Amino acid sequence: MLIHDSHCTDVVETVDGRLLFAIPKKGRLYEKCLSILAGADIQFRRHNRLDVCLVQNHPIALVFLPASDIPSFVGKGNVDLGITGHDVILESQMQQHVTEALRLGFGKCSLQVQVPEAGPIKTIKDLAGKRVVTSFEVLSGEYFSKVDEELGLHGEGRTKIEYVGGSVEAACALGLADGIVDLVESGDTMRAAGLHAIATVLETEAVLIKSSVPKHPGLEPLLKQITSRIAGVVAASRYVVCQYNISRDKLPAATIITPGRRAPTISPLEEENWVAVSSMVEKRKFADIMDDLVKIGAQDIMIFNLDNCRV
Ligand SMILES: Nc1ncnc2c1ncn2[C@@H]1O[C@H](COP(=O)(O)OP(=O)(O)OP(=O)(O)O)[C@@H](O)[C@H]1O
Ligand SMILES: O=P(O)(O)OC[C@H]1O[C@H](OP(=O)(O)OP(=O)(O)O)[C@H](O)[C@@H]1O
Repeated sequence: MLIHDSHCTDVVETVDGRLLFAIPKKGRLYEKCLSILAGADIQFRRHNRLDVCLVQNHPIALVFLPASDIPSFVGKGNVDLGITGHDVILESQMQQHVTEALRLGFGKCSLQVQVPEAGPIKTIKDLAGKRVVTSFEVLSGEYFSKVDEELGLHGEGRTKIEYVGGSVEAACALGLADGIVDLVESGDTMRAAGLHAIATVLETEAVLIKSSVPKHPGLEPLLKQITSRIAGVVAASRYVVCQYNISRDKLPAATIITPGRRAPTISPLEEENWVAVSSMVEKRKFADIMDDLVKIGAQDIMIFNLDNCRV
């Protein structure tokens, strides 16, 4: 943690009694975490280069840490709450010590086994026993030890897993590896390196985690409040509100298309036999839902984004 200026001494002294919330200090998850904090109305001003900062409107201190360190800080109870990748938790072997309170719907990617597209290796069986380079040596080690066992590879014949801290995709071209295990989202990095995926080790996304054995039980109500706020922000990004008018006789068909989370809201219109329907629908399905509503005679169909919600 950076101890940098006079503010810092003040900050460290005043974190006592506050809920400590770990946020990735950089990388792929950083910006999204800032949006989550803003959506949950967690207000703070981060002083230049300072990794601990006090929240202005709650007894919370934010701790900006490398994503890979967050599971062990939370698991050991040094901080109460954190955001990191599901992959990072498994790689740091902290799954017994942390509870995944919420999936956050961003940081979605797959940990995949990749080999040169033009090369002779086509399957996991071809790669087994050879050299694999990765930043995920625990997950890759577990994956290939199962493969080795199934194929009866022992001793020197086993797959050799080697750790590198970054630029994993360059390892095959540099002659360091026959295959790699790395994260894939769009696939651009993989394709640019002339690689293709031959197996998926894990699907991952960002998660909100808390310690399985909390050190500060007194902070539990605040922890619940923050979790519920963040759940609201996540739900708001997942759903939209769909509103439309339809004749009453079409309602049974309409409620099958838009059943709502609990039930659709149905309000009578001034025009006889017509109702207005309002229902939350999943954002990724809204266009299909609108098409289906048109087919059964719905009119004035509107979609509204949600800024925030509690569901
Ligand atoms: N391309 C990606 N798309 C979506 N999520 C990703 C992607 N790459 C990484 N992640 C998620 O973000 C986590 C942190 O990865 P990131 O590459 O940002 O690491 P980092 O902490 O910045 O470290 P470094 O910059 O040293 O690699 C990953 O473990 C994974 O959960
Ligand atoms: O499939 P894509 O969309 O190309 O994303 C995959 C890349 O993203 C991550 O790296 P990142 O760019 O975060 O940088 P890093 O290699 O420094 O971790 C990951 O390690 C891959 O290299």
